[in-house]
Amino acid sequence: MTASYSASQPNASNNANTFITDHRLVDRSKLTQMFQHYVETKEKYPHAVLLYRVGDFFECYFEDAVILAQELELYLTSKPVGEVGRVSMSGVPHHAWERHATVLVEKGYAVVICDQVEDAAEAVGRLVRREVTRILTPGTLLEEGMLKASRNNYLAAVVIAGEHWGLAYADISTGEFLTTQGSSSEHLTQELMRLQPAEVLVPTNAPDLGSLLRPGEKSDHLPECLPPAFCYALRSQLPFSAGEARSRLLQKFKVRSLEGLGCEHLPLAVRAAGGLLEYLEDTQKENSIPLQLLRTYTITDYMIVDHQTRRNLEITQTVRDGSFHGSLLWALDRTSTAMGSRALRRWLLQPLLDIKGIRARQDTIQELVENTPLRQDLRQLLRQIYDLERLTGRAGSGRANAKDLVALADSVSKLPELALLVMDTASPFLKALQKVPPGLEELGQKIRSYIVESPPIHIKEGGLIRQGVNPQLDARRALVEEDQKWIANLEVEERARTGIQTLKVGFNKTFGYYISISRAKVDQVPSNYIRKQTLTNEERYITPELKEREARILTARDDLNQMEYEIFVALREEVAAQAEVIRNLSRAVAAVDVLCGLAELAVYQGYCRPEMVEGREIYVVDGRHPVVEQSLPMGFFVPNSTQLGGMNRHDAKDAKEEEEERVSPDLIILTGPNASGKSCYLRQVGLIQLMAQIGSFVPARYAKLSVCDRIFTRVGAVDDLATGQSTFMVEMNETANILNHATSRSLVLLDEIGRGTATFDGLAIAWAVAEYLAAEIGARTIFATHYHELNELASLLPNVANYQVTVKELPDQIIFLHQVQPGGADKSYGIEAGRLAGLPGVVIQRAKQVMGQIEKHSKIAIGLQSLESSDRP
Ligand SMILES: Nc1ncnc2c1ncn2[C@@H]1O[C@H](COP(=O)(O)OP(=O)(O)OP(=O)(O)O)[C@@H](O)[C@H]1O
Repeated sequence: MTASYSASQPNASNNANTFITDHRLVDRSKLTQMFQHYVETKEKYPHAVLLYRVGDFFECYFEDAVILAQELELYLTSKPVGEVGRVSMSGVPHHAWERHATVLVEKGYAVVICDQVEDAAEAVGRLVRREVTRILTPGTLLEEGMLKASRNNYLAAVVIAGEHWGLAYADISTGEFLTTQGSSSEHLTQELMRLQPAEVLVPTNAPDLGSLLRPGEKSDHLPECLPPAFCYALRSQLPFSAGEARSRLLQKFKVRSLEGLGCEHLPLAVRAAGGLLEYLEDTQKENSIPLQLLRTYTITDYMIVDHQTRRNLEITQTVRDGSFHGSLLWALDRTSTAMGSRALRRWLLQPLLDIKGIRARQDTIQELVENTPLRQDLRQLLRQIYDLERLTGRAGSGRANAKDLVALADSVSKLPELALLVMDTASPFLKALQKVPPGLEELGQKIRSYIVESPPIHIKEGGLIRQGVNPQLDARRALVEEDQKWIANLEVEERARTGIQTLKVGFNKTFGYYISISRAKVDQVPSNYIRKQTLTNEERYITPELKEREARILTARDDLNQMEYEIFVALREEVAAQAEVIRNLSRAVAAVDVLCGLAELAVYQGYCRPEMVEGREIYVVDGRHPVVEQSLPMGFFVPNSTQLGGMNRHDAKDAKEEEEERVSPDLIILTGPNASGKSCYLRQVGLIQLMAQIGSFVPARYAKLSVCDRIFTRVGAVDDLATGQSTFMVEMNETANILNHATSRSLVLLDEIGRGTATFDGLAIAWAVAEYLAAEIGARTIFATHYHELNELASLLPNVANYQVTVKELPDQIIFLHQVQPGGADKSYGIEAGRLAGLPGVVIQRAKQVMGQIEKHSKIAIGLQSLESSDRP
């Protein structure tokens, strides 16, 4: 039985009524020789799309042709393949394979490139030699055009054992390689969500090992805690076993124990890292990937920025349309290099918990804020540095071209200038740039002296290496030049010899050099001319001497190209040998770039250095929302202050011990009309805290902040259609997560709770949640709500206070002042808003009547108060 594509199908060829679309269904013995090789190759990579080079095209057959045609909207046609009939076929021009493969990989496919590895002309009477030269999977990309400059492309590997897990990840384009281990599946999910890996390796016993599950695709073999949003590669268990993984790591990093890498006693972390390495060996073929030394980290060393918070605080993209513009990263990114831009993203998603680390970054920003010439000179130089991390990665894996090496050399040549600039600086971040190993400078100079000013992209076609680099190369070139000169003179000489003034010497790809004579003059052609081609108006001739020179030029040119290629490859290997040194410096450059950018931002946006203190205080004077502020005209944003969790210590009057006196609440109930600015204020506090913990200055006149272990957010109501959960259930799940994980050192931002259910249920839940946060957990919390009844809590609990966003009421309009002030709003303006929106007068009138009745008879607050006192012993 053969599957077939009929001509009436949208992509099917008109001239092929049926063709085979499954390579497993053909009788191989009846295939042509090339197709036998194709099917053999395909069998080795059954789960990837195989792009097979045939002449000027990369072609796909059978099922891959259908995928290619559908995913790239290409024409699906067919090809006869010996006795079995026609098979489906689709293809792309060979020079455009990268562009097309990028689309496939972005869509979650693995792509295998099987290229011709010899000149078709050499394969006389036999099949051209073809080999798999590259396997592309979403997590193993290196090609410049396939990667986003401003973000890392992570390949991750997970090993799960009960509640415990190991996670390793690497960006093979930059060489980062890290591993960790943890014991709560929630943490694993959060860590994966932070990394947003392009591909995740999972060891399984699945029958279809090697297959790649595209985002959203389900498999019984995938552990439940893994978020469905990623690509998962199902791998065999063996390379993830403790023994195999360990010995692979020892071998790769040439160490005797894993102690130095920090993971000797973390078996799951080791297993994940070993499995990841094996995958790289498997997919990268002979090109070894220059990974940095494996680093072990602990997720609890950093603030967890969970998925909810990342989304609600719009850290890397906006909630509305997922765009970068309007996100916190957009507002903060003043970096000058791609490396810096990537580093800033990493910092934002991994804020620090360690005050010392935060202060070290702040010190550097301060130094750069205060020293304007230094900051400007640094930024000026940084702008001239290309993506050294990725350029080095391409050099190390043998994929850099001559342009890459020139860019690398240009960038390396800026490093000594950077070193000079930071000579007298105090910050360790800046000092890290002070020493550029002399070998690196020399390497940069060597590349510049070897490779021509603007080299071609192709490295096998010559034109790369300068004159004077290699005497043999120069001697060969001189010979070719002599022959070329002889040919160039030939036209003049032959015109003189034959007396034919219209005689021309030309060249074309089929015949090589020739002498062309117009038809009218053919009787004057000398006897040593041999006719080669007849055209309408001219005859074309060759001479034995011309052919001899031509043959010499062509062979010499091939030799020259080969020599240039070899010189280039040797140079590239020299770069690869310095990969670690270059990357260490690149990391330092990236960090300085981030800090310079943050300093620039601080200066131009008027940010202040927050004083980082022990304890639980959050004290911000005239804080601003960093993104909204930048989106409004200058001076339009109304600053607001915040005070939470502050305690004063002083000596007790009658005892030796210290007493603590509360100076600010733990929980703020924030009320105010719609659109007054509650959400904005809430987010502003979260963003200021987050910025402070990456070491940045903050948008405020003054700030004194303690470190938060985590920022929790519950903002807005979003239906989670993907999981089929209602608005209310999503809200309850998120709230439950907060109540179960928040501590007194957390910052909790709640924007409305309980709106998705009946008013009294909603109010009851909101009340109980606020009370639990204030009384039981003592988390610093801002709770924005339209339930004014919650203001009663302040009279019941000492650590709760009421704030409101004020408005000015005029006869026929409300003016939003956006000012947050102490006190609860006594009015919700909901009916007013309805009137302004154009609800009929009678409806408004009636609403006011109903409202009056409800207010008169409501006993909710009083009831809760008496319940409270009767409950307590
Ligand atoms: N401090 C401020 N200064 C200037 N404009 C502000 C300020 N705060 C908020 N705004 C503007 O007011 C608009 C409404 O703010 P926001 O969404 O925070 O209101 P809200 O009180 O949360 O409304 P709702 O209760 O309907 O959710 C925002 O789009 C913002 O542009």
